[in-house]
Amino acid sequence: MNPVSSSNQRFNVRSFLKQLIVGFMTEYETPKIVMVHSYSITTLLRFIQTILLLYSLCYLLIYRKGYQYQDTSLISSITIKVKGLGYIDTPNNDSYVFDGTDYIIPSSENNAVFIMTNFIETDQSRSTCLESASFKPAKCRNDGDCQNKPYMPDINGRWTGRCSLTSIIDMSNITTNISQQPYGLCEIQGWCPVEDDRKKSTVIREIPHFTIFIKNFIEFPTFNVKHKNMAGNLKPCVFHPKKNTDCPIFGLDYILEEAEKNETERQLMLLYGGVISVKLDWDCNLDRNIKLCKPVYTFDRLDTPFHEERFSIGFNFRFASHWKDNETYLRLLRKAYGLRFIVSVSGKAGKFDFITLTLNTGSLVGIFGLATFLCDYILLNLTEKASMYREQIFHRVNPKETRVDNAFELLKKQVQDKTLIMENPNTNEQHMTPSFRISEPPPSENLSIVTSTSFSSVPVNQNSTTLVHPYIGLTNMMKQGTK
Ligand SMILES: Nc1ncnc2c1ncn2[C@@H]1O[C@H](COP(=O)(O)OP(=O)(O)OP(=O)(O)O)[C@@H](O)[C@H]1O
Repeated sequence: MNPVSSSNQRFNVRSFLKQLIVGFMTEYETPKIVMVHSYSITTLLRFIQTILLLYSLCYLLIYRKGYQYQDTSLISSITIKVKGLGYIDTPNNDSYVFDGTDYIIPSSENNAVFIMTNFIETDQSRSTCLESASFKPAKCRNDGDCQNKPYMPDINGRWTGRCSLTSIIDMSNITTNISQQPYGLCEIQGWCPVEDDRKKSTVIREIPHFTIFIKNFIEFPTFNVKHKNMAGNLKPCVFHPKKNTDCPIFGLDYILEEAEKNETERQLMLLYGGVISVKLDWDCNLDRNIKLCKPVYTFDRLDTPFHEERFSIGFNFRFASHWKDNETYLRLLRKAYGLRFIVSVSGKAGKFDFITLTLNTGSLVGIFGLATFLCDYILLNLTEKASMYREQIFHRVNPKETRVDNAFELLKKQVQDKTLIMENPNTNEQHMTPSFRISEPPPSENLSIVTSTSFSSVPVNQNSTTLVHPYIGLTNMMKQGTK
């Protein structure tokens, strides 16, 4: 091996750094652009570009307000007030009136309201009485059946151990096949008489004509903006989806229809109760007047429809009011069925922000590049002349086997530009751009290109040597035979 060449193949840090810095300061890099004259691929490219442009501009930038900084943090306060008079018919052809204080239980809740629509009322005192006939474990034929009974969650009082056959009632639904004899009922000690939920229900009338006022104050802390869901000069009104969208007072019939489309289910909701979610969704454009920002109201039924649910239907609970009369403790027990409204508020606000616009524009330019990516894929894989396009676009560079003609092209250019420095590997003498000829076409056999940045010489053929010079870079090749 040539001694000069072997010594130059050692990695020289200084020369490497020098080359790096010189390269950095003097070499400008720019991508190569390949122009393809193809009607079909150009049409496809323009088509995709148009779609992407419309999507980016119209949808992302304008519709989704890509020019705004948006924030969803929201502070909200809700007040709910229900108004309306309901009534029930009494057995003696009279009627009892119910106002808000009667049917709203409790009188105030956080972000929710319960309206009692139906109830079972029982006047009770502390004494002994028969267990409910609808409670199957209460059936008995003698006192023995009522003694040593285990604890049961549904029991209305403590067992006294006595069986009462005196008040035999129609127990056909609980009579077993073992005996056709009717049963009596075990006696209990507790609040008497016990509640009988087979009683005729007492649905409060006129409920669909009640109105609900939903008062909502909000604040977007990021932008320090406060707002409410009541327009400036609000007069007594009722919300209408087309005629009066500013009014925050809703008819209960409208809410029920929005939440449940089936008429039968709506009637059953009044009978057995139900849960309705009320959502207020704010989307405020703070580049416009805040007064133009209004919430969108949506009403949904949360409980399971009655035709689907078997185990527990509707919504109900019990409550009682207690008092004492002549040393007797008394209470009015009510099992209340009704509609529970749960109100939730969400929203976002957006304001023009230059940084957001800049960032989003950058992303949109990136999306635009998708068109070229897709067309490149089609051009290089799916067209007839795909291999020809590939050859033009991809230049394979292998450090060991570089195309000879490319190297010679480079060499010729350097000779023309007088930037070539030649070196004699035997003497280490350097010659600045000498006048010499390069034989064309270059002999391809035995020819290899050295990409090392160190001084080296590689035999080309018998009379030639390839030189690589550190100041010029990777592939400065010359034929020594031409010197
Ligand atoms: N559910 C509702 N249906 C119809 N109007 C309502 C309802 N709730 C409140 N309003 C009316 O809206 C207005 C504002 O109500 P707000 O509760 O702020 O005032 P208010 O004077 O305390 O109301 P009120 O004493 O009548 O309950 C009042 O005129 C009130 O009567």
